[in-house]
Amino acid sequence: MTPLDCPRHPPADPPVTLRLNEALQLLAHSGLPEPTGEPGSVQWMQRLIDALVDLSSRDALTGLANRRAFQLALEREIDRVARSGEPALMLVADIDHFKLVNDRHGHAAGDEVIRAVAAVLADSVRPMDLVARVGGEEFAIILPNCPHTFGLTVAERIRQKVERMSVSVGNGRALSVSVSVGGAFAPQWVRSTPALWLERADLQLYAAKAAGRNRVLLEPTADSHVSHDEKRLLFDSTSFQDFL
Ligand SMILES: Nc1nc2c(ncn2[C@@H]2O[C@H](COP(=O)(O)OP(=O)(O)OP(=O)(O)O)[C@@H](O)[C@H]2O)c(=O)[nH]1
Repeated sequence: MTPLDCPRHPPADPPVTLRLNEALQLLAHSGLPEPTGEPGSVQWMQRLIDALVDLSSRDALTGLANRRAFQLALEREIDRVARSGEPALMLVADIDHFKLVNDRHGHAAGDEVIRAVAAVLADSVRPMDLVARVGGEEFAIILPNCPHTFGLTVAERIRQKVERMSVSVGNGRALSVSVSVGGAFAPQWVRSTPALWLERADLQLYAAKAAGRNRVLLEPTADSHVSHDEKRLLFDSTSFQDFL
């Protein structure tokens, strides 16, 4: 074995030149200011990283959290609920017959409608709640520490606000749309998975669509329904020992 092969002395990496121009161009293109401070300093680099992290967490059309940020928040919230036992609600909202908006008024008008619905959602919840755009015309909201009695109130408030809203889409045209909303509370004290929680909320959304749209359906909480998979997670999980 030559000294060069020795794992204690791996070959030195070639010197790296930081390619920051692309990162700065990305910020400028997204309408974000350059980081403040001395370019190249540690503080400046940290601000640049913070801005890029923020950018990669946001949906470009609406400025809401994107699917990636939503998924991260969902995992954190599932964990928090299982430890604290606080009720947390997930709502999923989908614009009704949105394809018709695009088909009749064009894609740009559709984008305006998506932006307007996003603004209503963001405006209808508490600062601690996370509103995300998770698909084309589909949104999800995580409401931590949300009492069961408050769930229907907030979901219904969203539905009504969207119904009353008028979106101006140029050339003097104004559109009205509606949303269907489904929701489910995270099973308290039970280790669930993001996929199972989302699936429950989605089931309610599909039911709201099937029942005629422009309505809210929340999974009933009285029977504190726990699925077979969640029971398995509860009793199979080694981390269950953490709670004992
Ligand atoms: N303008 C615009 N349209 C989008 C965007 N993303 C997805 N869409 C469109 O959204 C439409 C979604 O249509 P569907 O999934 O058929 O649902 P829908 O017409 O809303 O009907 P229901 O959900 O059953 O009430 C499709 O036509 C997509 O092309 C976007 O970012 N902007």
